[in-house]
Amino acid sequence: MDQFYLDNAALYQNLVKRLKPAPPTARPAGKPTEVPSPDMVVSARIRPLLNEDLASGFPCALFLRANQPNVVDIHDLYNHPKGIPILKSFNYEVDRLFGPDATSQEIYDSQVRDLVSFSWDGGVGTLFAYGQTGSGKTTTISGLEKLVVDSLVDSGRPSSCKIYLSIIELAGNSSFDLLSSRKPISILEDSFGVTQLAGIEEHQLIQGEREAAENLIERAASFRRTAPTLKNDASSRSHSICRLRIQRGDDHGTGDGFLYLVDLAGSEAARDVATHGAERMRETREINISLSVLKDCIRGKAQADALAFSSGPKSKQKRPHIPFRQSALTKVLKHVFDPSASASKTKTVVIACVNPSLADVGPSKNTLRYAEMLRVSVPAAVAANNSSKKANSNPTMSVRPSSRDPNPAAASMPFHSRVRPGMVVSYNTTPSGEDLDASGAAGSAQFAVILSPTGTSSRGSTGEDADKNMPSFRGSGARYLCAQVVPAVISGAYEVNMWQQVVVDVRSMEKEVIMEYDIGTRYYYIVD
Ligand SMILES: Nc1ncnc2c1ncn2[C@@H]1O[C@H](COP(=O)(O)OP(=O)(O)OP(=O)(O)O)[C@@H](O)[C@H]1O
Repeated sequence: MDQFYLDNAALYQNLVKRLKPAPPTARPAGKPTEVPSPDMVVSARIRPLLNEDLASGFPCALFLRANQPNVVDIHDLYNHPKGIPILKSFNYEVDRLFGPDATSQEIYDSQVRDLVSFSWDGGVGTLFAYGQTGSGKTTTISGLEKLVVDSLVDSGRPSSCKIYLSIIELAGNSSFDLLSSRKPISILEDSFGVTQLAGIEEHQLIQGEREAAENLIERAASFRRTAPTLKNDASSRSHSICRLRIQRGDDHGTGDGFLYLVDLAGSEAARDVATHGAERMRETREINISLSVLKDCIRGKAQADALAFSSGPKSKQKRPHIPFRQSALTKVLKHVFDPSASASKTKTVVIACVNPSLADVGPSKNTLRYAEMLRVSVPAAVAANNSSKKANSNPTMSVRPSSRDPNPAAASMPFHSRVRPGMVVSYNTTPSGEDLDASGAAGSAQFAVILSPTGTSSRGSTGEDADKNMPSFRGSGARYLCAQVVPAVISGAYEVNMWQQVVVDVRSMEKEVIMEYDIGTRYYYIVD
């Protein structure tokens, strides 16, 4: 295909020159009462043609419109059966389009400045740069990271506000701390199914110390894992996640704000890795899967937010599924996607990066199509209502049904004195002391949901025979009939098996485990 484009480059340029200016495009508008979600902004940045692009002889294939600043035209060349190549034109619309002359400062002012203040107010702001290999994602994110840390350390906020920076790299299911010499920090689900980034270091940014903050960004960039590809010798085959946690001091009485700047791995086309082995193809497949899950999560989250703020009868509306547990990338971004992980509101900006060369016309179309798919419309009233709400005041956000005690005061009581039906507990199959089994082996932790007291204690006063056929624990104390909670087929998910019952001595119960029911997968998940 590359040779076809090169052979017909002059013809292509002539055909494009002869095109009449495109009439304004009537987009397939959603409902007239709907507007783009103010909390989900999709923009695109077209990088300039580089000297090497020009030297290779491929013309420019992307064109901005004078009359529609957010629409871009792509003209592609096709081999016609009659022998003369023909042009086919495509157009894409985003919320904000940045041309080849746009600077990082312009993008910061229009897309990122609001995210920073949103995070100062306790919200979770996220910026993703997405696009094919060599399209300018790293250039875009690294320019913005510097502007973000500069603005945070120059903010003149009181010293009670503390800012912490961490930057990780995610390659497949592994991750590395880019601020600790790329130290591996395994992403593991702990025994409660909660994603842990064990060992990650946070670096405090000090007010006024701009150079120190910028040095940290530089240090992380130098550790970024790279591998050569045809497209870009410094191609990123991994996602990098820069996280800023803003601790606003006790006097605010509200939670931390977060700002994530995510440089996504290049969405390479198969031809880019044609000369590479099976390992690189597997890597590419993994990247494409994680980007597809990310798309579903971004859309699902935007729709869930719109639903949470809409005034209609929520019970009749289908709650969107956010499959954030399906990839390591979205698991790490749990704060952003799990509606129950945080009471904070989220705002997301996506910058789709594109290379304007005709050589990349196929991947550019895919990138812009992906960008269009991320755009979510919400009822105009919801958008107006939403934008007037403060980041951290989200009392109407509906959460998934949870095993949490509805009485918040219960949390302050000792665990063993607040055991109640409906509580999920972890328990040890071998109670302490004399109850070790004959082999002396320690038991393993299991989960169960408490159904009711048995009416007996293990010292055995009444009705000891009633549960004689059930597995139970020896030793003294109250005992409860419980249903076992067992791992489901999806990693990190659990099912309650009502017919697999067990009698558990209260002394064998180790702690309360909070579980939520996910209507999308119909499984239970452990939350922090
Ligand atoms: N806005 C820009 N102005 C000038 N040069 C740019 C711009 N954006 C990107 N470039 C240049 O394009 C090349 C590719 O950019 P970059 O490394 O940022 O791409 P990428 O999408 O991050 O690639 P990969 O996925 O392989 O990491 C680099 O040489 C970079 O300097």
